[in-house]
Amino acid sequence: MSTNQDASGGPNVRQTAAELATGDRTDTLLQTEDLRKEFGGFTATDEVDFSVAEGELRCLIGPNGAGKSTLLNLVTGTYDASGGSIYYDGHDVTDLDPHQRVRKGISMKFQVPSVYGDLTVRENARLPIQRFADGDERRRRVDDAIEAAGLAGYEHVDASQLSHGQQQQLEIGMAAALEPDLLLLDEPVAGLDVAEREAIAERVTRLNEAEGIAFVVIEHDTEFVANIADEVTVLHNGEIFREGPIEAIESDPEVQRIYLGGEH
Ligand SMILES: Nc1ncnc2c1ncn2[C@@H]1O[C@H](COP(=O)(O)OP(=O)(O)OP(=O)(O)O)[C@@H](O)[C@H]1O
Repeated sequence: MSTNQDASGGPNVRQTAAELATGDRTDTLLQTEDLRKEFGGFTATDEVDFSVAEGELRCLIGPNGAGKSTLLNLVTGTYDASGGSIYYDGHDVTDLDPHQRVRKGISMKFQVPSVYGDLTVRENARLPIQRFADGDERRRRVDDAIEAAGLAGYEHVDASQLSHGQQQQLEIGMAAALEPDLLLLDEPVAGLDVAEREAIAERVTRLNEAEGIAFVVIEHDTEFVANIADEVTVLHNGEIFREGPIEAIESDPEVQRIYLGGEH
């Protein structure tokens, strides 16, 4: 069983599947129910009830192998669920293909940068929306993507000439160009220095506050988490271990034991 608790001590209000299935617009954007993924005989996520509100910025933390990437890959449809359901904006999306989920507003930036080094920043920024927009609309969205990436002035620079941090910024801009309601980021500041981390934090908070995009960010760096997150979910052994504000999570002795300065 999941030991899902609210570390703030307050009620953990969730909507039922029936409420979500009505299709009424609610302030819950994403909800998983009893979500499970097995690889062979190994259970990577189990009975996960994970929810994200509209416009929320939530971080996902936990030890290596806790199931964080698996959970995001289930939400995007990269992995098929072995059991349970995924509701997005009030609709059951469990059986939708990844591209159908993108059209519904779910976008993801993966851990490894996947920009094309021999294309310019502008050419890269155009790639994700090629099939979705043309003419003036495409130009506007490419401009917005470059602005969202914080790379104005770098339009005609080959991506291979950018720093690793700038490449991550470009990818966030490219994911934002799809104009998602939910953007999933898998370790966006791994391997970056302090200044680069701050640049990414600025991009993420700006998109969250100015565009209202909800985020789920997998991150090990608790300073970065504290800098950007409203709420934190801790995964452990494929289950939700704790949820709550970062201050409550950081001071929780059980979280410290399994993760912060502990086994991790
Ligand atoms: N495609 C796969 N095939 C087999 N096992 C997998 C696969 N993907 C993940 N796993 C296993 O599922 C478990 C959870 O992996 P996952 O990558 O989701 O963890 P994580 O919390 O993201 O870890 P990390 O912080 O190290 O990235 C691990 O034991 C991993 O080996």
